[in-house]
Amino acid sequence: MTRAGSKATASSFSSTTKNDGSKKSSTSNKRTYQVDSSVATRANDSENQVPQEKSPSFYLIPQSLQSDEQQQKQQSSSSITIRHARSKIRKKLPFDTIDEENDEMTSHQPSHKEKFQYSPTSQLIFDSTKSPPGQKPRIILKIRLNPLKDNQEQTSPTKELANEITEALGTVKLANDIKSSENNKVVSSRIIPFTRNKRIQSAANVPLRKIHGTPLRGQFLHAPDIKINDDVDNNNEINSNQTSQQPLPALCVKKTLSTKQIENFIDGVINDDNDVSPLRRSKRCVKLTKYKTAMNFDSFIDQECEDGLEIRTTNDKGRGIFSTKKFYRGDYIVEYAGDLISYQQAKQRELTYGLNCRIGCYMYYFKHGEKVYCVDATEETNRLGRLINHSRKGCNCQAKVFVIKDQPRLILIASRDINVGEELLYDYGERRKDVVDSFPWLNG
Ligand SMILES: C[S@@+](CC[C@H](N)C(=O)[O-])C[C@H]1O[C@@H](n2cnc3c(N)ncnc32)[C@H](O)[C@@H]1O
Repeated sequence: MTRAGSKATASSFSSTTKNDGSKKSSTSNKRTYQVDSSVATRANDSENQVPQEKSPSFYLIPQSLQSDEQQQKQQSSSSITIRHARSKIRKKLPFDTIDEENDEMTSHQPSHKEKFQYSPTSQLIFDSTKSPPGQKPRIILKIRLNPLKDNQEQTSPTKELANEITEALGTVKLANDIKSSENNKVVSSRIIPFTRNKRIQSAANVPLRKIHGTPLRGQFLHAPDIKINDDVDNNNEINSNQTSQQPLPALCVKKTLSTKQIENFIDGVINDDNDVSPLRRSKRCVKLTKYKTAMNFDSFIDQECEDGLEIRTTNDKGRGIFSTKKFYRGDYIVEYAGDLISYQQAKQRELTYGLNCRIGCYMYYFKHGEKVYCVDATEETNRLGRLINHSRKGCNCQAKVFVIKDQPRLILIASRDINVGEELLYDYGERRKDVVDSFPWLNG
């Protein structure tokens, strides 16, 4: 196994494993609607009856009712007709239509109600008559939970809905602007138009064992897997009055610093390390990116999600991490998990590690706020983030800092679409000439 100090040569890996790319959008020549807006769900694990107004709802905004500007913005996005969506849902989801009212829709007074048996314990309702006061008419897809009979187990309607509606429509990305209710459960979410690279990172990727506890009635299990991409801002206008939206609490990346700035900063504090291998002092820099909107990766991190990854031994880099599923740009990949320590502690540890040339470099320095931290992943664990190798020119991941419970956490997200079988690589950010000269693979 190649460790710090080893020479780099080329490596290649490929796989012919099936690629599970997302579905393409589709349109029809009927009236066009943009799938947009809010999902409100409830969180109550004991009662059987869910108040109607708190049931999860998906809003489809007729495109013809959007302003020209909005329409222009969304022209590149996929769009669907509501009829088309309905028929797709009918075909794809295990619904039995139980009631159908006026099927006529007009632009300004849409009036349509259609109910589907969604599961033994819930119904899905298309309701275009509901429109928040002062807002443009919307089509609402609503889940209504039926009273549970004795011993009847509530399947998680929201999770199913999110998964299956996304599947069925193919054109939507379920984004969220999740708002916590008093008891800290998720109560709202949104759908925004699907465009390339903007999609839901499906809950299907998260094995059930990683979802803690038994699914409870009304629990928004899907929340961990829904994220907002940067472009969600474009849709805020549409949604802003829908619910009192709050940013996701877990994530806040506040600063935009250039790599150079971070390098300079870290240089300033680590240049006195003369007695350890230069690579060990590698200042892998996290390019802090200002997110226009928060991304909900906290649950991936909490659940230690490492789905779609496997370790393989490479020819020249020791172990590496390879994808076993398709990742899309912006997807959460894995946490660079290890001990979060201060710069001073890291320096102490480096001195110890430096004595043993067989210990590789797994120290990841980054600046957060005014402090330099280090995630030390030197200890062998079963976490995969620590095994991701470097590539400057061919990287497909990027490190990001997220703050969870006041603690900065390092995660890697896909910087482009990644196919099954690709090695995951990110740029360690080491640019110092002496170090790069000693370890030419840093240039690769
Ligand atoms: C964080 S570890 C990555 C996992 C490591 N390959 C292992 O087997 O444990 C960093 C070490 O991997 C090796 N490495 C990473 N990227 C490399 C590359 N592009 N070429 C050669 N070696 C690399 C170096 O030895 C480096 O010190």
